Amino acid sequence: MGIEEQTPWSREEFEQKLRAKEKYYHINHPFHVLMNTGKLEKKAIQGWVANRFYYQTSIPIKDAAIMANCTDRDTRRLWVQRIIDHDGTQGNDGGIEAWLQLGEAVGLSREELQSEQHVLPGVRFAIDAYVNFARHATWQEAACSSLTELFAPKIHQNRLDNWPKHYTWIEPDGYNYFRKRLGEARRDVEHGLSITLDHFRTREQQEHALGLLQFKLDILWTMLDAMWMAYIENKPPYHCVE
Ligand SMILES: O=C(O)c1cc(C(=O)O)c2c(n1)C(=O)C(=O)c1cc(C(=O)O)[nH]c1-2
Repeated sequence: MGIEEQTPWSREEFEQKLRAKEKYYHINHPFHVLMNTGKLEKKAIQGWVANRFYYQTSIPIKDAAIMANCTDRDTRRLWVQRIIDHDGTQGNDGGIEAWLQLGEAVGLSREELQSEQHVLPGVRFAIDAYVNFARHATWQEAACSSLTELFAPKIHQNRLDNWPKHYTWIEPDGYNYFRKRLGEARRDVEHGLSITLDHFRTREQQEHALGLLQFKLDILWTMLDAMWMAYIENKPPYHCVE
């Protein structure tokens, strides 16, 4: 029987299938496991923070691309909050500023992060793939791909619980970003999930949605693969070139 003829999953089953993708989340990547168990050198933590800054600055561009493709005013009214969360607004500095403070807390200047000098090509390509995908996909597809955030509150909480114990050299006011995201990610996911469950109705569409979520998981995993090579294996690009 072709996939298009199969019975659609119920809303609950479909949500369960999406949630079952958690095992592929980057919380399980060996780089992340080392990071969370206090086994990374300062240089590797700094590398992660500097590379992730490119993700932080790309997310609002990605969300603006989704907004640009979105014909539904009610969705845009909610989605615009994501851009504000990162870029900030009057009286609220936003996530990018909080990430710059995380950079300072690990010993990297703002200029160093903003210069993108530490961003590895593999990390850049992975993140650019996400932004480009959002430019060309439908807004519902792009919303679905953001659902890795289903698994994000746990990863942020783990950092809040474990980093201060393991990395006493990190200034505690660097942790505001992670604290901020706990609530924001939960709210984002509620919205992204309702779009996804409403929009992908046939079994074929539901399978397609699982593929979109996997694509985003691949992006996050691939970023850490590049960081593993650079900061664990000490083999950044061209390391063998004289
Ligand atoms: O630190 C993390 O592990 C992590 C993961 C993710 C994610 O799962 O995509 C996001 C974030 N953080 C995050 O801070 C964030 O603002 C964010 C936005 C999005 C998205 O796809 O729209 N993912 C994530």
